[in-house]
Amino acid sequence: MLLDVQNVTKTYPVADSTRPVLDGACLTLGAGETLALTGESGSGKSTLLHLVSALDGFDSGEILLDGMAMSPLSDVQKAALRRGPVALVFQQLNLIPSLTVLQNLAFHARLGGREDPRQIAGLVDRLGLAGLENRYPEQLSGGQQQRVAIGRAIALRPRLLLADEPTGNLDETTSDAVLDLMLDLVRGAGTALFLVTHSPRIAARMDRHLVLKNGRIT
Ligand SMILES: Nc1ncnc2c1ncn2[C@@H]1O[C@H](COP(=O)(O)OP(=O)(O)OP(=O)(O)O)[C@@H](O)[C@H]1O
Repeated sequence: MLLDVQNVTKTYPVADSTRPVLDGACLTLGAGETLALTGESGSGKSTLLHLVSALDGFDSGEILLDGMAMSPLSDVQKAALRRGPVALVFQQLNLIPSLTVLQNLAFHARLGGREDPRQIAGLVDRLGLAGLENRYPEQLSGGQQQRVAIGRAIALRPRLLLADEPTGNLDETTSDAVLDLMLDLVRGAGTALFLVTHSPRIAARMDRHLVLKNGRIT
């Protein structure tokens, strides 16, 4: 099992609410599998992705990645996780404005010591970014920026790609094209995909579809 979320509870420290956002959430994801998580706005989907990417801690339960428990990891180990086995694509793309397309694609992989210029050249082609390598993010369309963000994550050669509404700000046609590409890349690389979406259409494209409700996953 690549990812094993066991009975995870998470409450944010807010004065007027003690109801946990996650209240015994469980899910498993196998290597190379694709999974969609849907649920009402505010149900805790992004929270769960943040916990799985070790960007935030949980109150009880455990999250295992390849059998390794995440809660005992130090901050340094958690950061290393996000430069290696786990990669993220969020709606806020966080491309680096002062770096070109090519530099953005290589940046995280280089930090993680996993930069491979041949792989990056291949990604530029697969992502339809040929000819745009030396542009800066502000000189790209939304769909092109999204493809750079996906390429940057794939360049890490992660075992698990976490995506939070990765096509949320794109029109339907562009969104479909970007999703096709992402599925193609993860399936080709044997990478598992855990995708949060509001779109039943997108959820139906994944191997499995789970729903988060009242802090639990069904
Ligand atoms: N840092 C925080 N501090 C306090 N409360 C928070 C924090 N982050 C999220 N919440 C609350 O936790 C709940 C779950 O938020 P989350 O963003 O995980 O939901 P979501 O299902 O991803 O929603 P959406 O579909 O609207 O993006 C919401 O009620 C939100 O207000």
